[in-house]
Amino acid sequence: MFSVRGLWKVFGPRRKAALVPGSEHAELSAAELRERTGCTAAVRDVGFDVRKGEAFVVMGLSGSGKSTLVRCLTRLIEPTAGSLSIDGEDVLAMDPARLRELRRHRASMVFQHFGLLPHRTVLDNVAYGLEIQGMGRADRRAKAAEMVAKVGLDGLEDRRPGQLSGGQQQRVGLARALAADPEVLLFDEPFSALDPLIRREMQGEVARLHHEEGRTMVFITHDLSEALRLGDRIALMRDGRIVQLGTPEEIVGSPADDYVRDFVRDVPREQVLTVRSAMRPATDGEAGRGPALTPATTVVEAIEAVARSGGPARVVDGGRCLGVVDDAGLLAVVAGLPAPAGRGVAA
Ligand SMILES: Nc1ncnc2c1ncn2[C@@H]1O[C@H](COP(=O)(O)OP(=O)(O)OP(=O)(O)O)[C@@H](O)[C@H]1O
Repeated sequence: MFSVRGLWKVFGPRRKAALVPGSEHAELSAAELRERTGCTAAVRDVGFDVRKGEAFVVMGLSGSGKSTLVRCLTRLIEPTAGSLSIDGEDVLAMDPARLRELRRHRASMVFQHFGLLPHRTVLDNVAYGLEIQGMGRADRRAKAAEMVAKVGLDGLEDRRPGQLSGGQQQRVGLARALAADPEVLLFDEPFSALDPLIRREMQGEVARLHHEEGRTMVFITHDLSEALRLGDRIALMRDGRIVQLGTPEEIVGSPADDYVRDFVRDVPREQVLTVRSAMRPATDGEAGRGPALTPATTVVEAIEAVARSGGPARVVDGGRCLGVVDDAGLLAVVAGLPAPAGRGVAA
């Protein structure tokens, strides 16, 4: 869907900023670069693809460049260097009209501060994007009502944003983004202002919409548990670079460096890693015995199955036994031990 290569965003005087990518300054730390050139490199030589239908999470601490990167995708921020395409079309070559169309129809953004119009009702807020698109009043109200129902706000159509809770306001923002029926939804820390319970509820809502509709999503967060919960793949950023890009299991199970290892240290591994990380080849007879688990089964679920059956469980995919998991292999994952020889074969 999105294809990004060698992308840079350097803030600062335009001519100076343009000189940074590819120069001897490109490798300087943020502080040194600022000192020597007066520029801030917010995104540095980033490359990745967002696949159709995937939930792609951009994660990192405050200031790591997440918002800048995602804003570059629709040129809300103009990249300094690199290439960028959506569905094969060069985004950097788009003229203003085509860019407007990209932002209105193809890639809708859901912001942390909901950006609702205070004097309009819920229904009219949701219909707003359609109004901009030029859709007639009856059609847009019908479409908006459908989206309001989809995000669970039935009955609140006539309220104004001030009469809603934070979670409900964010649902309005979500419904408004969905109403445009975009190919991709871009979320910029949409839930960080919400209290933890409502936040979890909204994460569930987004996960549900994602699974039901298979819509492509790019989701920014600084919250690791949110990233692990929602992401098919996660790009972990540090100082403007992507330090690791992988599935939650890859990031937690095989951190690329000490920074990532430290980042994921407190994650309950057994809830993220699957039986692939704990599996060993089946010995004679084992391939036909014991409970059968799919490769996507988490270690915590497998522990329950093994405890119940009292013996190893098989990992089965399309009728084929990929291997077995036993208590030793599962415990090794919980303890964070490296996989013993022969284990974790398909991880
Ligand atoms: N308009 C700007 N001019 C100069 N520097 C900027 C500008 N916008 C962002 N920056 C800098 O770029 C870096 C990355 O900022 P960005 O907002 O992308 O980070 P972030 O990871 O989204 O952070 P947060 O989680 O706090 O929103 C920071 O050092 C920030 O100070």
